Amino acid sequence: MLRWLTAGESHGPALVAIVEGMPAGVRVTSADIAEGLRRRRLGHGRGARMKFEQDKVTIVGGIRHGQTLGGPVAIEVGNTEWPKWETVMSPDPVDPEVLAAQARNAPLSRPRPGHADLAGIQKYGFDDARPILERASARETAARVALGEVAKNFLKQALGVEVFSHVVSLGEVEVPADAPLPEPGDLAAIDSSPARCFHAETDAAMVAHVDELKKAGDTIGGVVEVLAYGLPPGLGSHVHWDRRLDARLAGILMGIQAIKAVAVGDGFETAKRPGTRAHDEIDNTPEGVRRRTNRAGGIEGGMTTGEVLRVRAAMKPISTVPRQLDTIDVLTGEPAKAINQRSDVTAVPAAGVVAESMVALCLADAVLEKFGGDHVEETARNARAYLQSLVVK
Ligand SMILES: Cc1cc2nc3c(=O)[nH]c(=O)nc-3n(C[C@H](O)[C@H](O)[C@H](O)COP(=O)(O)O)c2cc1C
Ligand SMILES: C=C(O[C@@H]1CC(C(=O)O)=C[C@@H](OP(=O)(O)O)[C@H]1O)C(=O)O
Repeated sequence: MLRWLTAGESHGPALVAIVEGMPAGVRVTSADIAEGLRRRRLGHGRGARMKFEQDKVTIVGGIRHGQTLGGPVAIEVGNTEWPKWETVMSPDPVDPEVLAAQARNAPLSRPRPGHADLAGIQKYGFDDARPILERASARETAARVALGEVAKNFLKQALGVEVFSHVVSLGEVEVPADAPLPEPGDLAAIDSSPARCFHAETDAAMVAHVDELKKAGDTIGGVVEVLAYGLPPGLGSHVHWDRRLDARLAGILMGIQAIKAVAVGDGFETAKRPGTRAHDEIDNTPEGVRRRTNRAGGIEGGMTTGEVLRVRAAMKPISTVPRQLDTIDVLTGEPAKAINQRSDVTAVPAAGVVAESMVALCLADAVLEKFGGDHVEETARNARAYLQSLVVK
């Protein structure tokens, strides 16, 4: 079983992430993690902070000479913006006069509709959104992506599984339904497309749409799709609700900031179709048992089918809308305009990279549950033996 946690605030000194339960022998370096973090910064429409802040990776524990040791893996991602925020975010007491002077300059008492500000102020008993937004902020996803890189390396080295994502819609601009599905070899092309959309024409339309909204002082959401190639049949289980892999994937994807819906395979589209056009008919081929289509997205009965895993996550528009939305000032109760600070116009391409990491962690957990292994080679051996012993191949 994998357990993992993150800590740290958006403008604190660093984010920290720990994953426990990763087998020994997984090859992973700081450079691999830095590459994942670089990819999380990709995408047209992100705000100013992405340009000047760096992610500073330090492996703190669990890895020696480029290989996991079997103990908890701990990673620090430093916020290079920290010196500017040291007074605002210092963990130690700060001179009250300095704090009062700062609060006069920037009171965060006008909660943004759609962000965690108001519900957090109410729940935690503050009159300022700062202590809420610091942890609600998706800066935290840098820590998750760091862990996701470890999980991806494990999946690849144990089973040859490849997990990646692409953007399938941005606002109302959508990839055509019959567009070909990208394969692992297409990842470089996806990452070099400004909207991380595999379909070039749609990518260009997405970029134009973001520019249009930016000009209008607005923001936008969209949908990402995560694909996993090379999974064996039988991860997850039908026997109990919390062992179903689809349920676990939905939960982990919904845990990403601003994700408001998840679909497995054709998802909501499937609900509109008759059964004759909704399911994937089965053939016995010279290469083994195959489904003719993959509308189910690689999961039936809460278990992987051995087809490509395909899950989608829908992200709402960024809630820090430059054309400020109506709110109240929590200090006075009077109508006000919501806090407006630098922000992303859209972060859908980045959310795809975060979603990859979440899916990788979920799949790594399911692989370890099925095959175990204290060393990655043991996991690989057990998986090979299982595949060889399948009654129906
Ligand atoms: C990669 C990424 C970047 C984000 N960037 C911003 C941003 O710049 N401004 C903003 O208001 N929200 C941003 N968000 C969304 C907020 O973090 C999110 O809406 C907020 O935490 C409230 O959570 P909820 O939307 O799930 O209710 C981002 C989300 C992700 C995944
Ligand atoms: C810093 C990151 O994303 C941040 C997520 C975020 C939010 O409200 O979620 C708000 C913005 O932060 P700031 O207000 O400081 O510019 C984003 O830049 C990041 O992804 O590394």
